[in-house]
Amino acid sequence: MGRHPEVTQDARELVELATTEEGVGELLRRGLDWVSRVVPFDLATLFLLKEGRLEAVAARGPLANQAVRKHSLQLADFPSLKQALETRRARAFTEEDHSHGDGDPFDGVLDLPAGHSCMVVPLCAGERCYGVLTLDRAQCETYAQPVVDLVEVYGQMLATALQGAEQRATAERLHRQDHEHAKLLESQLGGDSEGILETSLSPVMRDLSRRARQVAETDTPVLITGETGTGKERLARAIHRWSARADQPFVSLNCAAIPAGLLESELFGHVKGAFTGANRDRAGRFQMAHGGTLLLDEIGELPVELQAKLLRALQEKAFEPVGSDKTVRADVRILAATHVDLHQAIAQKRFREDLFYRLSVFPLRLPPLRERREDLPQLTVFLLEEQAKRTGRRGMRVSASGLTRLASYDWPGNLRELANALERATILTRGQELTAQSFDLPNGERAREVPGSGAVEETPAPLPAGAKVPTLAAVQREHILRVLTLTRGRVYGEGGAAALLGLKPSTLQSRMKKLGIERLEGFTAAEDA
Ligand SMILES: Nc1ncnc2c1ncn2[C@@H]1O[C@H](COP(=O)(O)OP(=O)(O)OP(=O)(O)O)[C@@H](O)[C@H]1O
Repeated sequence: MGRHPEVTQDARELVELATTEEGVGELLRRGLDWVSRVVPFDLATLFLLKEGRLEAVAARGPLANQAVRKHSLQLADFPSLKQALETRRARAFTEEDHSHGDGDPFDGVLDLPAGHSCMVVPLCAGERCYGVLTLDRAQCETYAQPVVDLVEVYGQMLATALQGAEQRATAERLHRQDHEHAKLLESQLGGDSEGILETSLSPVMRDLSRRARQVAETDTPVLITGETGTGKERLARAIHRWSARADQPFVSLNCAAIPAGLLESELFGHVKGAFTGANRDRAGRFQMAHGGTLLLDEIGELPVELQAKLLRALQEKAFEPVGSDKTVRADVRILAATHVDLHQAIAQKRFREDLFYRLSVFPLRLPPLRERREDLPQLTVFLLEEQAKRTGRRGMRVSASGLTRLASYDWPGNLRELANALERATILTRGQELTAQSFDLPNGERAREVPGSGAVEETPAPLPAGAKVPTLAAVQREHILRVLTLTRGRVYGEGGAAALLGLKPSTLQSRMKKLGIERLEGFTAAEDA
């Protein structure tokens, strides 16, 4: 091997090739270059195994021609090739071997002289065998064993590189499918994907949507707070869609989902060699979101060490990828979301105050579902429709008793918990109507006492000392109004307010009159009984 000073360098390159991003074509081309320097041949052919056939994919040497490059053979017809793959050992053959076993693999394609020598090298890595490399010489001199051993190692390296390329191609395909799936879902959801924000019956939600629309038009950072599952990410997407950046990317990063050590590179990217395994330059979320919007979800989980870098990126719209001293500029609108109290995190020195002020120029607090129960009827319609687009179970609806059951629960997991409860109930129900019995919500202390719901009656909390005692009429008025909101103003029929309150409709109407409840604002007196 002393005759080949480039060998070490070539071997090093080949190992590198096995872990980098080269395509299969480049891999094979460089691989054949390398083998031509360590072993003499008149024809080197790479065959890949496809459904029991070996198909030539590349050829090199004075005897290589179009016919060779298009050649393919049935593996079963060539025991010596089969054996090389089964034993995973390279082997040199003589004319003797061919005459006793299989014919020459190139019979009918090339006229190799009688007694020529050849070598078969399996390309196997891990569980897989990808094909074989064959080397042919017109001379009758058999390949020496040390050369065979060396080329065998070469075959293993090449197979490892092929395996890497195959895995990368699979990952890329899955990534593309994922992306297409997300786009499809988005287009199926159409313009309604904000969910009910602007049509909410809750004054708090309507005000929040109005302010969100206003701030969407600017580049001001927005801090969205709210309990888990209240729809923070959905609101962030809505702000992006309502903004002038709508046609640009919306990128999100959940700071709690990525290990702290990887967050800096995820956010700002890295350059090749920045750390072990960084085989190439990689853009971070900031660069990916260039021109668009970046949502930093669970911002409270961002390690303090990274907060200074984020602050600078926000102020100067510039940062350095990990391992690089070159400044990168990115024009990104930042939205941040959190369900933790950042003031407390600041007091505990887990969150920088300057970053907090930078991010919370425009705070938006999403109310928990229990503070907007009046939205339950239209939320269930919306969520069941969304669910139907995914599952195909169309026409599902929640009955009046079902709605009462939903309204009696406090929803600690908010909209996400509601969406899950609806999906679970749909799976367990044969027909199209979800009733109180369809929902397996925990009773316990969160359940409220609702007439006819079967929930355990609890002793109400005592009124605070000195509090003004509301009159019975005021309490009745408020309760009737609440139930009317739930039924969207409907008094009569199953699911109407009278049925829910356990009254005759005429009794309820006269009581409404007495209490000064005429019609419900926001409803078009929807009496469809
Ligand atoms: N305005 C809305 N209308 C209808 N459904 C909504 C709305 N907002 C959120 N949802 C539904 O509620 C669920 C939770 O939404 P999202 O992921 O946006 O909440 P989140 O507050 O970001 O949650 P987390 O705090 O866990 O990150 C999703 O299934 C979403 O479809």
